[in-house]
Amino acid sequence: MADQIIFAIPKGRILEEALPLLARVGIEPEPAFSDEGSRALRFATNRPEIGLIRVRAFDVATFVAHGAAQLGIVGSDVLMEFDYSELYAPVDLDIGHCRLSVAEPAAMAEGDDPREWSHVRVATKYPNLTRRHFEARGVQAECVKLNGAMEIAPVLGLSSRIVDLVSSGRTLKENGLVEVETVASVSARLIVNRAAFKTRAADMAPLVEAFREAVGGRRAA
Ligand SMILES: Nc1ncnc2c1ncn2[C@@H]1O[C@H](COP(=O)(O)OP(=O)(O)OP(=O)(O)O)[C@@H](O)[C@H]1O
Ligand SMILES: O=P(O)(O)OC[C@H]1O[C@H](OP(=O)(O)OP(=O)(O)O)[C@H](O)[C@@H]1O
Repeated sequence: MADQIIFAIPKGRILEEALPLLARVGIEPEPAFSDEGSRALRFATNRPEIGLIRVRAFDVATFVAHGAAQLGIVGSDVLMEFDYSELYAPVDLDIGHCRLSVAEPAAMAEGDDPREWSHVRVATKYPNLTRRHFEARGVQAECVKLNGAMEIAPVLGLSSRIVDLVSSGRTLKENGLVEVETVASVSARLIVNRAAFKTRAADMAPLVEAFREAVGGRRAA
């Protein structure tokens, strides 16, 4: 369908939790969507007017901000990093819970007081968010951008600290790191392209409302 609503879903961790939520809203993807072996990127659903695309978590925001997709599901970490004005994030979906934290080697943390920092060198996937966080408390942050495996950076001397997502804390622990400061709490949000929300209100508003009802009326903070 030429004027199908395109809904962007992230491939990684959020996907598993997003599927039951989509079902509660009445969107059933074609079987290939959940098949990790499938190389397709665009999928049909039980609703001919809605198509799904499966893209990388950070790219969900880019597709929706540019209007290439009209709706998406994305972590609030990604929204905070990019701060796209074209995106409206009306519903906190109550999935993908974790936090963005500053961590450092356990031995370093023993004698360290974050209140005394004036300059830090940090490996992170979130350089904008990290700089803003430190700037707000008068600390200059020099960021080394990585796309994953941040936890290995300190032991190899790439940076003394990292800013990364933590949920169980297992990844930090297994790499000899400890959390020293929380930057933000994270959960996944429904995002909508603002222009599409205006021009296609009759299609989009009921969908947003259906998600809000499916998560028990939670509005994004
Ligand atoms: N440990 C976690 N617990 C809960 N949610 C998480 C966790 N890690 C990441 N998330 C959420 O899931 C989103 C995608 O994370 P994931 O780790 O799947 O991405 P990724 O593998 O780095 O993505 P990509 O391969 O696309 O770069 C994050 O933006 C965040 O909102
Ligand atoms: O506190 P934990 O429960 O150990 O979770 C934290 C890990 O989860 C995320 O990575 P993920 O496993 O999604 O893989 P990635 O390295 O590909 O981002 C994050 O980047 C941490 O490495």
